[in-house]
Amino acid sequence: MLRSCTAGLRSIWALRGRREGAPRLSTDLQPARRLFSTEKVIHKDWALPNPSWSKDLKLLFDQFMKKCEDGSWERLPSYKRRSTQESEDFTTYFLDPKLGEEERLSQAQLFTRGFEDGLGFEYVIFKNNDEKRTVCLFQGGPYLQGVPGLLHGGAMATMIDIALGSCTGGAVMTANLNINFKRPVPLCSVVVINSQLDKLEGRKLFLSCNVRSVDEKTLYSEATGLFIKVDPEKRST
Ligand SMILES: CCCCCCCCCC(=O)SCCNC(=O)CCNC(=O)[C@H](O)C(C)(C)COP(=O)(O)OP(=O)(O)OC[C@H]1O[C@@H](n2cnc3c(N)ncnc32)[C@H](O)[C@@H]1OP(=O)(O)O
Repeated sequence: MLRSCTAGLRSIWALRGRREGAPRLSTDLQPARRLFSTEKVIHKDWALPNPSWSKDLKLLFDQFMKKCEDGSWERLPSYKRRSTQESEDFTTYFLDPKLGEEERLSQAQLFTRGFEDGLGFEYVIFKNNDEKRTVCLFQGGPYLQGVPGLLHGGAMATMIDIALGSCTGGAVMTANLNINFKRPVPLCSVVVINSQLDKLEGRKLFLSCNVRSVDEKTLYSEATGLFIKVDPEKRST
């Protein structure tokens, strides 16, 4: 497993610097130019195959894209930044304009999308709106190592949070996340996170998920989450 991971790394590094959308920023660039270059990266949809994707990930991706053809499933695009509307929902709730937060956050981006192709979080989420569930296909790269050769539990928790959050829609915050790690996940392997909305109670959304191997034989983790819809009348700061 580690050997194939090393081979994967070699091809990943060979690709560095020439993949589409890779930021090629140098410190001598003027701020305006720097912002312009970054824009291209921000608007790229990262939930699409790239050369670092394993055979397993590509195969599952193709299977789910087929399911999208009749409209029962949809692939969720993934950007480094949230849409303007989504950002506004959170900004008005959490940020104090007096503190100059807007300027500080101009470079902010979703940290799961901050790695070079294949080194960190490679994932795509498919949603079935009628069944209120999502399937997240996740390949955790070599920079997400915890115990040697294994995926860090925090990286798994991050993906679980995102997978559960993808079942909610709208502006929500994670209030509680409870994870049982049952088996360690091999680094660079592909796992499938099946998430569902179990109950909606006012602003509270109760969700659950399981994380399995591609052949479904190994149950890696089970988790539940409580997400709260942000109350526009409230400010948290
Ligand atoms: C497709 C891509 C998707 C991307 C998804 C990305 C997911 C990323 C999500 C995150 O990482 S969010 C960051 C981590 N979470 C936080 O920082 C949240 C910090 N906590 C808060 O900001 C507030 O506590 C929170 C917004 C969650 C709730 O505050 P509110 O003032 O809006 O709610 P309130 O305290 O009035 O509670 C509302 C209800 O929820 C219940 N509640 C709140 N927190 C709870 C909790 N922790 N456990 C159990 N119940 C809880 C509370 O008892 C109450 O129940 P009732 O309506 O029945 O009275």
